[in-house]
Amino acid sequence: MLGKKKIAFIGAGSMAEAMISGIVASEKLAPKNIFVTNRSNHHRLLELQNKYGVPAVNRDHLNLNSMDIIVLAMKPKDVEATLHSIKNTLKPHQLILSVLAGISTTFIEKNVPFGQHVIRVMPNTSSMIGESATAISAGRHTSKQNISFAIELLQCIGEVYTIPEEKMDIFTGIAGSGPAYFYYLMEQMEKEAQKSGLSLQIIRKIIAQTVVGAARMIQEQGASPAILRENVTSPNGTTAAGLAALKRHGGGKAITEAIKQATNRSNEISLQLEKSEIRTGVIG
Ligand SMILES: NC(=O)C1=CN([C@@H]2O[C@H](COP(=O)(O)OP(=O)(O)OC[C@H]3O[C@@H](n4cnc5c(N)ncnc54)[C@H](O)[C@@H]3O)[C@@H](O)[C@H]2O)C=CC1
Ligand SMILES: O=C(O)[C@@H]1CCC=N1
Repeated sequence: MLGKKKIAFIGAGSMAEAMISGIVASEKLAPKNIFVTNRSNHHRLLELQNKYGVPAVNRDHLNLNSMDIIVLAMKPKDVEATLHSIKNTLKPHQLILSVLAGISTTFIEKNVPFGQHVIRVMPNTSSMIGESATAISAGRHTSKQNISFAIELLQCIGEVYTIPEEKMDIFTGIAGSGPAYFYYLMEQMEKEAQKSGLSLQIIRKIIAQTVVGAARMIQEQGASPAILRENVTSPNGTTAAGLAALKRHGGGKAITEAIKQATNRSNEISLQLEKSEIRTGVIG
């Protein structure tokens, strides 16, 4: 269904690259139909062009009229200016996909022509290898056909879940930001393991395989993490000692707090933006 659809990424940072990489690797869309632009860093655009074969286009030269899907992939603070700069060129059938944390479909709809098709998307950087956990929530005017296009496109970068928009903040807290928590944990594991004298090269492989194996046990066995944890924990054994230390040092609480804070931040971003809109009179 994606066939000859044309997509433009506005914003050429790490999230745009991860999505472009996953989409190109899926071969569902020809790289020549995936356009990427940013505010000013042409060197970065050329880097993406060389790596993925996607046309890198200066903002002023990007013909948005010919696009079917426009992906907003800039930082949330830049969204208002971006929407202001494109709203007069948008065509009614064009679908806007926003991957911006904390930016509601209502906010976008209020800053583009009435009736525009909008979908809020929360991917993660594992899009790079087609392993994202991605959520979508459609705006008020989005057609079923455009929702299907979006799902098909996003399936190129991993699993897609349709959720109510009010759950986007918690989704961002666990899945959008989630990879960073695991990387942080893996960083700590690497540091400690290196003290043993094992090479970083082998340690990195061991830890990654351990994480992949644990995640796949949940995916493939359908068991709960609590049961799987119990299966690892022999009475009075090594895991019991490790888990006791984790509890003593607030491991569980630290993870809960990380998710809470990321979720709150997502909510805070939208509140901040809407407040500034109230001040400037965009939202009445
Ligand atoms: N990095 C991540 O893991 C994830 C990021 N996101 C969202 O993706 C968005 C981008 O994040 P990153 O890629 O990490 O940021 P980044 O800072 O790496 O990239 C932002 C890009 O937007 C461009 N930009 C800013 N204003 C622009 C404008 N007016 N016109 C064109 N381009 C403009 C910048 O030049 C830069 O290329 C954010 O809104 C974030 O909330 C969502 C899910 C995960
Ligand atoms: O840190 C952020 O704000 C973005 C959104 C989710 C992951 N990265």
